[in-house]
Amino acid sequence: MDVYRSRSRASSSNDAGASFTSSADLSTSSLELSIQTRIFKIIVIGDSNVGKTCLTFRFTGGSFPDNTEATIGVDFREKAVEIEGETIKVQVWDTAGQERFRKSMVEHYYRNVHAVVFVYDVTKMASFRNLQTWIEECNGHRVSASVPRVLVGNKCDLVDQVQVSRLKQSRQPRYADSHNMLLFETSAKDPRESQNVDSIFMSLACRLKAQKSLLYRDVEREDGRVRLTQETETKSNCLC
Ligand SMILES: Nc1nc2c(ncn2[C@@H]2O[C@H](COP(=O)(O)OP(=O)(O)OP(=O)(O)O)[C@@H](O)[C@H]2O)c(=O)[nH]1
Ligand SMILES: [Mg+2]
Repeated sequence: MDVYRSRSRASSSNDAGASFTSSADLSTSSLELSIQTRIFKIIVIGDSNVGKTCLTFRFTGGSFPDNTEATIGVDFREKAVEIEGETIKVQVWDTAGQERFRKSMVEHYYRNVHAVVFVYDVTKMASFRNLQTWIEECNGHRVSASVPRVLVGNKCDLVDQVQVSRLKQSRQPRYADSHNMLLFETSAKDPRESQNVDSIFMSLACRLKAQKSLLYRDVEREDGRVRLTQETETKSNCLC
């Protein structure tokens, strides 16, 4: 079933994600649109090199980046999605896995977060074991138990190198269950998996949309290292 239909549009956004022309041109309708758009902040957490940047790039940009470097601080990507007639901005925080590139930013990652994506690399057992540390860090920052969390095993295209057994074969479904998380296994690289990558973020957006209590608020900018790199729009028939 074709659940997600994507279309890109040229972004004339500023860093805060709102479209501006000159102040004289700013119509009432664009102001209303900007005020009414809900923004869901989703952070992507996990060891360095597990593919957090590639996954967020795949979701927001629809492709696999040719080259990536270790993320410093955070990269900030955004995608507008339409769920049951409402346009929602999914603001993805692609965090740094390396301690030296993240330590000054950790407080900002968790502040007002709406959902958390924990990523491991299916070809690196250590990255699966380290999930416990990432979950403890998250819990240590007073992230409410009501904030949805999902687990993502990435790099499933490297079938000959898998160290963390695939779904239904081993303990990670139980691990996900025990932490009350959905588990996704996917590949940021394999284009055939792109709908699965979308599902990670869309399932969270659907759950968040259902939480009527979320406040409308503007894009959060923490400091100069936070930057908007993408804005596309996806239409969806939400199945959640
Ligand atoms: N084969 C394969 N390689 C991947 C996949 N996702 C990412 N990679 C590769 O893994 C390496 C690390 O990817 P990144 O997305 O930069 O990793 P990261 O988790 O953002 O790393 P930090 O920014 O240091 O935390 C890169 O060489 C990617 O090309 C995937 O699904 N399959
Ligand atoms: Mg990165």
